[in-house]
Amino acid sequence: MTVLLKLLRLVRPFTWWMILAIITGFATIGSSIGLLMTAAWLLSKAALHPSFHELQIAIVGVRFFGIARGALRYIERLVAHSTTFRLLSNIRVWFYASLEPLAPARLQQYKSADLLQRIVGDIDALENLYARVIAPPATAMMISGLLWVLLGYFSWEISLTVLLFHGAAALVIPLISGMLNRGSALQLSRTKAHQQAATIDYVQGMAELQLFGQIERHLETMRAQKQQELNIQRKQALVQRAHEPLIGLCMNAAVITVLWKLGPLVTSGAIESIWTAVIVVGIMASFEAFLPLPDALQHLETDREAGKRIFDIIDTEPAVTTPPHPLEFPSDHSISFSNVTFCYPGSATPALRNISFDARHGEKTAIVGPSGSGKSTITSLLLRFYNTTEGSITIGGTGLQQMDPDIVRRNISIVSQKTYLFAETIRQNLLLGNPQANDQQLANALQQAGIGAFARKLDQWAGQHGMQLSGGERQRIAIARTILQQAPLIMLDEATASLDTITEKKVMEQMISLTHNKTLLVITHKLQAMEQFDRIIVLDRGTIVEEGSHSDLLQQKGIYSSMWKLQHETVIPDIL
Ligand SMILES: Nc1ncnc2c1ncn2[C@@H]1O[C@H](COP(=O)(O)OP(=O)(O)OP(=O)(O)O)[C@@H](O)[C@H]1O
Repeated sequence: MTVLLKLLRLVRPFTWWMILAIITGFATIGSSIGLLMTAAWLLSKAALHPSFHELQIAIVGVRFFGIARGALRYIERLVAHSTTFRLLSNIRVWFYASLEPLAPARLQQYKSADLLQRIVGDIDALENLYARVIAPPATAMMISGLLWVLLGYFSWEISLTVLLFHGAAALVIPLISGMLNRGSALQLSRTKAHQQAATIDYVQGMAELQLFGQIERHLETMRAQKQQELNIQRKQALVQRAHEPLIGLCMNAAVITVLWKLGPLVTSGAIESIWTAVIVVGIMASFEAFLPLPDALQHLETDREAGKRIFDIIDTEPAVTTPPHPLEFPSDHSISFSNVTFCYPGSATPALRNISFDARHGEKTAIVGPSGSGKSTITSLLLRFYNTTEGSITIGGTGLQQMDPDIVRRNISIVSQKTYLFAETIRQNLLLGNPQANDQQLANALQQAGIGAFARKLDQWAGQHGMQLSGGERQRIAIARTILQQAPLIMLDEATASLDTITEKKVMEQMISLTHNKTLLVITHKLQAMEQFDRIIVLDRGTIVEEGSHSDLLQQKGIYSSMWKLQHETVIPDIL
C-alpha cells in the first residue's frame, strides 16, 4: 500500500470532523464571494438611481454575508484546529502503541537521535496533513463548482473559461512549484535528523569532546548542517514566494479573458451591463480558495516523506509476537533451556550454541563466564526480546513462545548492568516496582538493598539518567525497585558490578536470603558468595563448559577454578 493510502487510513476516524471543517471553509470563502458580488451589484444598481425599495434585498445580503464571513471564519478555524490536534494526538498514540512490540530487538538498528526525529519531528510534520494537504483542494473544488453554477446562469462559455483558469491555478502552478522543489522535503528531513543526532552527541558527549579537544570540530559540523538546512529552506521559500503572484496572474488572466468574452454578450443584450462588475469580482474572490494549493503540494511531499519514515519502523515485523491463544504463566517457576542456539539478527556467529541447563523452582543459579561469552544473551532470550534460533526455553514446562511476552516480563524482575533511572525523585523511581507501596515498604526495600539512608531522601531528585547518584547508589535503587516488584522470578545481570567488593558481597548475600523461595538467576563475572548458589553454569564463547556446585567446580580445576583463584587468591585492588 502506498504511503499516502496508509496516511489516509490514519485520518479516517476523523472523516466527519474533516467534512465539517471543509464545509465551513467552503462557506467562509462562499460568503466572501457572496459579499463582493452583492456589493458589486448594489453599487452598479445604485449608479442607475433606482428606488430604495429595489436595493433593500441587496443591502440585507451585504449585511448577511459580511457577518457570516466573520462568524464562519471563526468556526472554520475552531473546527480545523480541533480536527488537527485530535488527529495528531491519535497518530501519536497509535505510533507509540505500534512501537512498543518492536523494542528492543528491532529498534536497535536506529540511532536514538534518528528515532527521536521520527517520533517528534515526523509526527509533527503530519500536523499539516489535514489543514494544508486535504482541506485546501477539497475547498477549492467546491468553490470552483459554485462559480461554475453561478456563472453558468449567465453563460456556459464564461463558466468554462473560469473553470480552465481554476484548473491552471489548481494544477499547473503547484506542479511547476513541485518540480522546482523536488526532493527538498527529503533533504530537509535528513538534514534535520543529522542535526538532531549531532546535538544529542554534543550534549551527551560534551565531557569526551572537551577531553579530546574536539568541541570546535563538532561545532563546525553542526554549523555546516545548519547552513545546509538554511540553504534548503531558502530554496523552498524562493519558490513559495512566487505562488501568490502566480495565482494573481492567473486571476487577472481569467478576468481579462472573461471581460473580452463578456463584451459582445453585453452589447448584444444577452447579459445586462449591471452584471459585469458582479461577475468580475465573483471571479476575483474565488481565487482566494486557490492560494494555498501550491503549498499543499509541498506539504504533501513533506508528509509523504514523514509518513515513509514512520511506516519504515512500524511496518517492521516484531522479533517476537503474542500467540493467538497464549497459555497462562505457570505456578512452577523452573527455567529450562534445551539445545538453545541463538544468532543476533544480521550476525553470522551464534552468541549461544546448543546450550541446555535447568534452574529449578526456588533454586539459586549463577551463570558465570568471561566477557562476551553470552551471559546477557540468556537474559534477553528469557525476557523474550528475541526468539531462539534453535531449541526451546520453558518456564514450568510451558514454552516461552506459547505465553504472552508482556505476562512473562511482568513475572520476571531484572536488575541489569544498564539500569535506567528516570529524571524523577527517588520515590517515583521506586514506585515503578510497586505503585501502591507506602513509605514504610519503600524504606524496607532500600534497607534490604543496602541504602537504608535514602529512606530520608525519598523526595530527592535522581537527576537526568540518575546522574545525581553514584553508580553504586543507582544500582542499589534498582535492586530496591526489584525487591518491591515481588515477582516470582528474579534475574540479576551484573547488577552488583559497580559496587565495591565488600558491598557487593553484602548485597548479593542479602538478595539470596530475600529471594528465599524464589527462582534466582544471577549473571556475573565477579565470583561473589558463590558457595550459596545451588548451581553454577560456566559459559565460554557461547557454550556451557562447566556446570555444578561451587565445590564441585573448584575440584574440576577448569575455567571456574582459574577464575576463582584469580579473583580470590591474588590480591587485585578493586580499582583494577
Ligand atoms: N544486540 C546485539 N547484536 C549483535 N550481537 C550482539 C548483540 N549483543 C551482544 N552481541 C554479541 O553476542 C555475544 C555475547 O554477548 P553478551 O552480551 O551476551 O555477552 P556477556 O557474556 O554478557 O558479556 P559481558 O560480560 O561483557 O556483558 C558477543 O559476541 C556480542 O558481541
